[in-house]
Amino acid sequence: MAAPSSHTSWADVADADPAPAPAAVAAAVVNDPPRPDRPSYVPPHLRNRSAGSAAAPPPSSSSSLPPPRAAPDLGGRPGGGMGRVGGFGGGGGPRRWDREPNPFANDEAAAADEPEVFDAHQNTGINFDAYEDIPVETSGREVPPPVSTFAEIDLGEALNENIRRCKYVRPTPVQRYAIPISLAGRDLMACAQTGSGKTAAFCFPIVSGIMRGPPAQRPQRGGMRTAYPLALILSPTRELSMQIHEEAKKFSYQTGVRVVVAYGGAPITQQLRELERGVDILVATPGRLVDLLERARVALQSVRFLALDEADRMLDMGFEPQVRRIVEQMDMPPPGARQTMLFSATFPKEIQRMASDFLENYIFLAVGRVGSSTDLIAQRVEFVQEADKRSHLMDLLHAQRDGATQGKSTLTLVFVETKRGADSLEHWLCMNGFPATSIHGDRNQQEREYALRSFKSGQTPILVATDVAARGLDIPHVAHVVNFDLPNDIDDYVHRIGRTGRAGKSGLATAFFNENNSSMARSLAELMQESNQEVPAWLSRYAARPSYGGGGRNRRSGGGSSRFGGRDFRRDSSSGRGGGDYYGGGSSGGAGGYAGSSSYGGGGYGGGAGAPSAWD
Ligand SMILES: Nc1ncnc2c1ncn2[C@@H]1O[C@H](COP(=O)(O)OP(=O)(O)OP(=O)(O)O)[C@@H](O)[C@H]1O
Repeated sequence: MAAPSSHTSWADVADADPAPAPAAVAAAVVNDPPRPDRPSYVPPHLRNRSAGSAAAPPPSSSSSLPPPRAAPDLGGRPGGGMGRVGGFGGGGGPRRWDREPNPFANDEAAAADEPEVFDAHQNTGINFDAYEDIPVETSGREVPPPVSTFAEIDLGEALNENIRRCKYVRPTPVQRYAIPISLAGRDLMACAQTGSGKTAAFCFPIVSGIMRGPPAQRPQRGGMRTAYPLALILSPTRELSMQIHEEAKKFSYQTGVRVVVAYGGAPITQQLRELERGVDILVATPGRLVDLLERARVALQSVRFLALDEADRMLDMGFEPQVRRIVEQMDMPPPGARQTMLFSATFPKEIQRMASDFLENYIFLAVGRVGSSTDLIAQRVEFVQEADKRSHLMDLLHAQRDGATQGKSTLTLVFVETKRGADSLEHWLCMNGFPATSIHGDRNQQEREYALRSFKSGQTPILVATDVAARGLDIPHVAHVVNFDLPNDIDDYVHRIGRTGRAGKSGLATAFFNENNSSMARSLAELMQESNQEVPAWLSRYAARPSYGGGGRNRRSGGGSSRFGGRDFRRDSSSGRGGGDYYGGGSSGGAGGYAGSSSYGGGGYGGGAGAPSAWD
């Protein structure tokens, strides 16, 4: 599909400020003529003060939650929250967030359109009851207790208002545990199912912490053009960074906390302009951030919160050097002086060990067995020879089309191994009457963004993707994920199928399996069994063959049932080196039950810098 040429990125469009009100322009002409569109930066601790207030809030301690600031009167706006009266860029003028584009506007428009576009039988409603029985395991010293409702957590009125705008009625399990842990100032390594609300779990404490935190200390010696974010959120792909940015903007709406995104493939000048206007939370991909650090346009010495989304991916061979550089070799405060949160749906033990360098006295949180996470997703595996894959896919798509409610779309995400394979399958589908688009690392950023938009809107209801779309993307109405080519790693399979069945909704995942995937047989059969899925007899036979039992990159290999996406490696008595399986063991409590040996760490972990990777 051709990309439109009208804009460079969604972020550009979403961030475009509306024209300032005439009165504001007039004031700007008198007081600060040269830059009407660049208000001077006011740090968060000053934004919430009323004009007459001089006292800074008390600094937060690392172990206790500081009291919330009193919400000032915001001119009768109910639930006005943490905003301050006037004072932005000069007393009495409009507050910066009076001009803030409403980040919920698109949601409302989409919701209004939805019944027309999408099949109402697919993915309807949020069903968090599906998560009620999910086992949770925490380890570490003095774990703060979980909460059951948002009301029990004191996040501040402005953020609470945004939670209501998001229509989040109650916290998901990972949020119930992770938010109190983070608000208590503790470092956290959290492993929870795909689609279970991890983004909010790390964003809420960050937004709240910035709103309540001590005055920002932003040194000026780096130059006026250097940005000093208070929080850094790193994620592995451009699209995921954009998505986190969009979410974080919603959570920060009218709090005065400013969120900026920086990712590769998009013009850096626009991102620099945004940074110059001030940043509290910077969402970034590692490559672009290193670039900004080298240009001294960003400095990390004021960072109080560091979050790594898809943390296991961020610390694998592909990203680890860049992430270490950012976290350990620049000017970021060390563990203990900052708060660090690592999140993923999967957390191999080897990666946990590496990640522990970034953390101090941390709590490990595992929410949900892998099985639980995927119970919502009906998994099918079909034996399909390479040569038959296209016709088989065609049969599936025809059946899906026939089954769909009249005139309504469902979205289908098809994963393939290579970029060339993605292009070729997209072309073939289009030629055969199935509107498709594709996303992979060889498409330019405009094309990637256009493809994703076109898919989300249902205009091209089939998206052919490499693993670049496997993690984190939250696309409503994905009813079916097809693993046209299976990945070589069961964790990648977990992330891929997690693009459907999100937020307690149901989904379907179909995998094409043949001899080429035999090394996945055992881990796939085990995962399906744990997820209460029917394992075909032929797959069980493959899995039983000794030579197919978890070679390659199947990091989950080994015995045991009721697995989490990861278990605290510190609980493993043999955690020193080598040792037992990373997962295994019971679904709660005890540290026993580690069996088998892991094959992870033997080299060849997907996505390495020099590997023929489908990633960016
Ligand atoms: N408390 C809540 N109530 C209702 N919906 C929620 C809640 N928390 C999050 N959601 C919604 O659930 C969906 C999934 O959330 P999110 O993308 O954060 O999942 P995730 O755990 O990060 O998934 P992944 O592992 O794939 O990255 C989003 O659409 C989000 O808006």
